[in-house]
Amino acid sequence: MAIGIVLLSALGAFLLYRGLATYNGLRRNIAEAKKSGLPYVITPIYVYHKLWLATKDIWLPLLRKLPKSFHGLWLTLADSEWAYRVGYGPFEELGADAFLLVSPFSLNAFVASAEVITQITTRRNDFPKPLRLYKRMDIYGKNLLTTEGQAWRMHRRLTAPSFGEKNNEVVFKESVHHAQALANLWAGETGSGNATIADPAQDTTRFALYIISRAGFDVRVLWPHEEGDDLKDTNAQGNSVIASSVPPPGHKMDYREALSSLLENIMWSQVMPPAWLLKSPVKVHREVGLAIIEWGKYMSEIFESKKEEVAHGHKDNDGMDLFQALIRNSGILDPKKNSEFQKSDLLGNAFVLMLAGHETTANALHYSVLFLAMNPQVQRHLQADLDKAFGNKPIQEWDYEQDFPKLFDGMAAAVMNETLRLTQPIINIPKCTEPGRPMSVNMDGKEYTIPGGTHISLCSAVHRNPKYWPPTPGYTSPPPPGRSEAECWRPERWLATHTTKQNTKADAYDDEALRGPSGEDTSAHLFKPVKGSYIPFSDGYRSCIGRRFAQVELLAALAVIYSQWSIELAVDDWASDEEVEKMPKGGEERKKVWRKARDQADRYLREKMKSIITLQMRGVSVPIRLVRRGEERFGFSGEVV
Ligand code: HEM
Repeated sequence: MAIGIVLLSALGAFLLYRGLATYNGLRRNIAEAKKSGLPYVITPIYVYHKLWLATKDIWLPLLRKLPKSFHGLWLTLADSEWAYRVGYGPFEELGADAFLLVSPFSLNAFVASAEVITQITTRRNDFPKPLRLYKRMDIYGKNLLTTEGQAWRMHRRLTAPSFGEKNNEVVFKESVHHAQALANLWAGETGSGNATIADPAQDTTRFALYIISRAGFDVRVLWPHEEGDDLKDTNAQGNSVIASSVPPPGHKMDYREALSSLLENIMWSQVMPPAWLLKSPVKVHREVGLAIIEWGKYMSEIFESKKEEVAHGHKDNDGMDLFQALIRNSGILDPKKNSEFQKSDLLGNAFVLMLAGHETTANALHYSVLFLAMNPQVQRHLQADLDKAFGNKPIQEWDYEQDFPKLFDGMAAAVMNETLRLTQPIINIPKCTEPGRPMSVNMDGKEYTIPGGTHISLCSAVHRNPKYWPPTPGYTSPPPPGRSEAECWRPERWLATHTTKQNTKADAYDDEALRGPSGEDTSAHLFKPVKGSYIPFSDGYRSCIGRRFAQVELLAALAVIYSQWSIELAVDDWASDEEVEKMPKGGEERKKVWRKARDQADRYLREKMKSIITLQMRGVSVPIRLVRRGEERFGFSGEVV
């Protein structure tokens, strides 16, 4: 009895203490928000807390059932994916392009102002990255993504030179090869296409993994339908490691399996170390534990063989893959140099390049394919543009130096840019202010103060801010009901030659070696967005080092696929092939069936996207069909269906 009373009193005291601490936290944060001059929204929830992120899908539907008088902007913002779902709406409601979300436990700033974004991305020391978010990316060693300040400069100087034109050439060549393999896979066993591909995302992920494996590490992964083929015709060169579905001696998993299992389940490495994962009763834990060890072993073996190549000045693949360039740049092989790097730095960066380089690009290809299937008239425009660029030039003769600039200036780039605008893989690019170091920013001629200890999101809503994304010149059809012009996928906006008058000047880097990829976000011949208003690759110092890599990969893939094929939405859920055949081409009946597939794809793209590291369609898929050009079942000769 006495123990019960003591325990209850202790619990009561604890709850009182927590209650007071929460109340004081809220009061303090509201006072900070008031001082900032920015509009703010009060919420009881710490929206980026791990526990909330893991369980929000349970709570949100319940909270939405609360009486309407409890609803408000706080409830919209409680969904960590709101920036994708409602875009610019909250900024519009608050009448400002930046605001604070205030909870008893945190201060979050959301920014959709190009002007403020540019200040944040160029003031690297004032607005660092919140490193605690990136801890799990350190499994093989510290790296470019998980460091700040001096350590980050060191990693950036190590990795940046690898992303040169030599590597871009490999990316182009490999993307052309693998895009053909992807199209062959989609064309089915008969090679004639018109078979339903249930989950295209799976295949675009493979595609991106194979490119980064080869251009990053000189590992040629075989597609299932390539296994057993004579490899003489492929680009695999003398020293390339060929990875098939049979694990080599000393391995328990094949390379492909190790890599995909590791990347798909990376979040478990945050929860416990590999040794514990291996002993867990949960199968997926054991798999990822093994995958971490296996991929580490593969990387170690590749490291040793690359070391040999670099040491002996091997000519076959001189400096063309990222990993070999990393080893060379590190000076680790030169005993006279006393290199500041260790093997773990190289493996850490190798892993992060793999991680950052595949899912983002795979998503961008997947969504480009879906948007093009939903907009056959744009697909026809793209194909006409590709015909003009390549004429009858055989694909085997396509060349990075000659052909990439044509793609970067044309409709393929417009499709890529517009897809990345609406489905930016990282919907909130995280930055922060250090505790106790408030930072001032200017917006529309006024100064504001972002409090110290604020988590800042460079919000993808900036991509839907009507200030920067005006109606497309010459485009007459209005947006669908309930959507603004900026929310519509219209690649044509990039072909408009008007340039925004505002600040478009490039960043000045205090150390050119930190710049990384050559080239710009978009071609000088296309629409040039206001600086800070287009940030799929982030901007400034910590912008994506693989930007050009990704652009080359995506444009080559789009060109290979669409120069030969069309991709349509599969309508199997609404009509069989025989039924479609009986419907007159271009007739209302066929259009109706297609519109059902289009509406479902549109709904999935709006409602079924979730962000775990990157924004992906989860739990559902949009089936497609590859069909020969001229044999389309829907959207013939560019008609609007
Ligand atoms: C469409 C494709 C891609 C998109 C949209 C994209 C986007 C981004 C974004 C937004 C960031 C900043 C992340 C942050 O600040 O938290 C970033 C950083 C980075 N990306 Fe990419 N990325 C893409 C492809 C690639 C590729 C292909 C590679 C490598 C081969 C790569 C490697 C990296 C690395 C290493 C960083 C960290 C840079 C640093 O902090 O200095 N990315 N990327």
